[in-house]
Amino acid sequence: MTIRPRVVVVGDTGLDVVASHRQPLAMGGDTRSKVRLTAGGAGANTAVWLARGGVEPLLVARVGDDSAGRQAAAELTSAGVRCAFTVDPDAATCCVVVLVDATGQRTMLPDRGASARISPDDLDPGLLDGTAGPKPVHLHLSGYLLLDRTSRPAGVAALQAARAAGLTTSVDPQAAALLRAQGTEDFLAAVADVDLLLPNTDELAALTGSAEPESARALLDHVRAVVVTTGADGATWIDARRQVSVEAPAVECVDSTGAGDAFNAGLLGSRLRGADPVEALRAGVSMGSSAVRHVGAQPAAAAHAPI
Ligand SMILES: Nc1ncnc2c1ncn2[C@@H]1O[C@H](COP(=O)(O)OP(=O)(O)OP(=O)(O)O)[C@@H](O)[C@H]1O
Ligand SMILES: O=C(O)C(=O)C[C@H](O)[C@H](O)CO
Repeated sequence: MTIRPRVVVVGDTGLDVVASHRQPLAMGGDTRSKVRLTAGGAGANTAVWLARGGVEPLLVARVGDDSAGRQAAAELTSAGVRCAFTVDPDAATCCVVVLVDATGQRTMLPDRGASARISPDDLDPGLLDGTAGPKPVHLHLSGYLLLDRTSRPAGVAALQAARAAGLTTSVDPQAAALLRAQGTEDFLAAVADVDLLLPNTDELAALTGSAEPESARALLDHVRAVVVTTGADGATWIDARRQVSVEAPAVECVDSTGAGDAFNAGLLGSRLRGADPVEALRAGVSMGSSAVRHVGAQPAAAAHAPI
């Protein structure tokens, strides 16, 4: 029988308005686009791909009392994600406008809304230590949580509770611009003792001063292992004993939104089932490259073969 590891994800959930345009943007004028409304949010994306990858995910998040929050929850539930949501009457559900160019690269205009107001009280510690439901083995944080001052206390409290309950942990820093704007000190203090840090090259450069995967070695004073995603090139795992890389398959990149979230889910699911780093990287690039072949962060998961 396949083991389905239980993972708690704390992070953003909401809707993405994805506008794919073949021509450069005509600022001040019109640019014809294909526009799709899809479920999104980095935490929710990871949870959906985890469910596709044979994991039982529980997503802890905050939404507004609005149709976007209800739609996000309905889509997550039908994708196999359990939701532990706090409904905030004073904020709108996270909504992100995503502009996707002819090469599939995306620019995001995020309004985190209720997601930025998540508080330590939104996470019942019983969900981590097994007193309020089945005990999970792992906690994953989507890093906006640690980078935005309003949501950082929730992220820090979740990591502390996970450590106390004996869970392994992972963090995706998620936003290089925020890291550069506020410096790395608070972020690195928050991730002390995290098992896996999952930056892309831009986030790595913001943390170490270099986008070269080798530079992640400097982070091993803070975390046990670093996995650097390198877009179309694949990903590299670095810990005290090894540095191994796996190439991504060549695919047509239609929309890169959520590729990192899908990668994280593939890597974590595989690792939590006992895979070694190379096998886990392969599972990560498999999901990451599936994600870029479709418009939207979550719809692509349904097209990926389930585990
Ligand atoms: N053009 C591509 N072709 C194939 N695979 C890709 C491509 N872009 C991304 N991927 C896959 O997705 C993974 C994550 O991509 P990337 O390094 O761009 O993460 P990211 O910047 O966090 O993504 P995003 O922020 O868009 O979610 C890569 O390791 C790779 O497996
Ligand atoms: O592309 C990314 O970096 C993402 O993590 C995806 C977005 O955060 C998410 O879908 C926006 O709501």
